[in-house]
Amino acid sequence: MTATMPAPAAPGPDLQAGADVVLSLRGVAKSFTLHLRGGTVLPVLADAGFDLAEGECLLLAGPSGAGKSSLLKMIYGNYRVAAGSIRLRHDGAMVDIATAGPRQVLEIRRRTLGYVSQFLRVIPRVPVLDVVAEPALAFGMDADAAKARARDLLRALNLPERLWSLPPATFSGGEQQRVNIARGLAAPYPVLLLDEPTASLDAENRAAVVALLQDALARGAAMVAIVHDDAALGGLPIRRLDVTGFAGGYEAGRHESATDLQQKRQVPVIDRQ
Ligand SMILES: Nc1ncnc2c1ncn2[C@@H]1O[C@H](COP(=O)(O)OP(=O)(O)OP(=O)(O)O)[C@@H](O)[C@H]1O
Repeated sequence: MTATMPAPAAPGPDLQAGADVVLSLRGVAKSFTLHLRGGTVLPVLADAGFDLAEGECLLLAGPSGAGKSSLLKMIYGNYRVAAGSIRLRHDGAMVDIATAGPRQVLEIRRRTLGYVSQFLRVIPRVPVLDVVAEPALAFGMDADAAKARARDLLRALNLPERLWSLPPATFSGGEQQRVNIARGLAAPYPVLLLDEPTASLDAENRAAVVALLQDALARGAAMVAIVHDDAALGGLPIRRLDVTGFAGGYEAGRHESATDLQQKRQVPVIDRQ
């Protein structure tokens, strides 16, 4: 089912008055059902929520296992949402990713929502330049503009030109990560999800990524980012959201223990996970 909803009537708790909301999460919960472990339910997130405005960068902070990557994957539509809504502005309307159909999710990914995952996953034998230009083409840029954009990004990220015609499968970790970032930034998506975009990079290349993210913010893109070292995004204006308590509540919200959650969910949740 596809649910298209009107824009939220009131801004969320964290948002500056008058800001233009592009992403709004309310009451988002996630648990995994471990089918190979007798259907054990692993609660991960409860009652997660925030609002994100145009040109804003939200940093998801918190300990390992708190559910930060799972939250990004739910926003991207990779993980099913157990409860709550994830409303994203797409084509001028707020669409709930939690209930959107697969075709709509693909359309949202093509034109509205970019995702830089931790690892590059590409089709074998496709050269770097095409890997990077592909999302720009899918977005609707013409072939020359898409290639030009790909070259600009690869140059900005210091990827040597001699590598541009090669498939990235054998590249170093840092080279693959830069290809991944270039690919994620090739199209002018209004919303970007970044999972450890600078994890394998040296200081010079981290600075190059930050400069590109700064450009994206300046054109009005909104971002949700996960980084383990805050300094990795040094220089970017960020708003920090501590997700330490997600498994036991959210921000100033109520706190539930993992056991409380498990007791509430007596019916196992079947996930596409
Ligand atoms: N597909 C899955 N199936 C089962 N459990 C999962 C799955 N994905 C994540 N989890 C569990 O959910 C919890 C949260 O994982 P997640 O990767 O979202 O945490 P994180 O905060 O991003 O951690 P890190 O900072 O270490 O990357 C972990 O306990 C993890 O084992």
